[in-house]
Amino acid sequence: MTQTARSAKTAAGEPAVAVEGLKVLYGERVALAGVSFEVPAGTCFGLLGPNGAGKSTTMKVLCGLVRPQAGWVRLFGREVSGGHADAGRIGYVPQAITLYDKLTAQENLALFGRLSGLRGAALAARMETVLTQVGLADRAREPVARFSGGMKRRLNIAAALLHEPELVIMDEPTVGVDPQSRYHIFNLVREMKTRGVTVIYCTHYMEEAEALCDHIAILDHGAVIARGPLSAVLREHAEPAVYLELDEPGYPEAPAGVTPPVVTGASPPQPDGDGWLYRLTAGHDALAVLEAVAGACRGQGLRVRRLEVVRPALERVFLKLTGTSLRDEA
Ligand SMILES: Nc1ncnc2c1ncn2[C@@H]1O[C@H](COP(=O)(O)OP(=O)(O)OP(=O)(O)O)[C@@H](O)[C@H]1O
Repeated sequence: MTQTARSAKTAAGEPAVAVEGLKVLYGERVALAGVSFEVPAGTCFGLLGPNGAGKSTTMKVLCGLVRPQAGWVRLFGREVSGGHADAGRIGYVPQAITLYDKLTAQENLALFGRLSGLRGAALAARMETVLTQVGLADRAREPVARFSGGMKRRLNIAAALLHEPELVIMDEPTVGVDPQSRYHIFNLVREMKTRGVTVIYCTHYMEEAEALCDHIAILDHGAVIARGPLSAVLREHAEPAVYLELDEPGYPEAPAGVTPPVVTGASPPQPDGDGWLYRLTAGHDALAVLEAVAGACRGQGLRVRRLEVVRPALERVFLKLTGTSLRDEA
């Protein structure tokens, strides 16, 4: 059955994943304290949070490996519980590389493929497809022991894609990889989306979530503290500011002599990169501040190289919401 045909089984408008009020305790420890979110079909969903926030536990519940004490999970419109039959529609890319070093890439895939019930020509065809998808077709006969970290990661992903899952759950898939492999993994996620595959992408790298994810949920201490379309979360939690870069002789190497103007509606400009950032004071509009900065620069005869309204990156929002204290003890 093709991917498109299988995805079509999820009713129009029905999210690929719906999670409501999930509670998981490990003994006395509360891992999930009532987690709810939805993942629209064919999108990439970022599951974000500091160490110990509950991301892995959430993924394990989705894969049927942990049974929640309360709450429910609906996959492709059907409610499921621990050890559920729909696990075959899920591809799980674990954080730890789970490959046999002494076996070749092909032998590893054959092993995982058989575990998913694939055999003979169908298995061979799928192996060829996934090896091509992850850019390892020409290394298929080499033992994994000879592979770089990035190649192992990509093969780990290939193993999860063999049975054509409709939902792919990726746990930190780019840890320890070079920029080329990361680029390849990003393209693979984007390509999966175009085929209607839903991706849950768990990462500590906020720039990855910004580059790939349509929707996100930020977990902390087992609870969802922000969720929704990425753009909406940024709009809600990342206040705009105005960024100014000047084009003066000697700048930015010797910026001491150059003073950016102070304007109404923003706190005094703070150095930021090669320029300055104006944070808005309550009730002021970014565009009005931008115009005030432009006017003041003109009035002072300062040449402007860059002047724009900017929004803080997701990283700043994440730290604002989850705090900056270390989570090593979790
Ligand atoms: N098997 C277990 N037994 C007891 N406590 C556990 C177990 N697994 C997880 N925990 C605890 O449950 C909480 C949530 O853990 P979880 O692994 O889901 O978080 P996480 O967000 O995936 O963290 P990380 O980013 O470090 O992987 C943590 O406090 C963790 O210590």
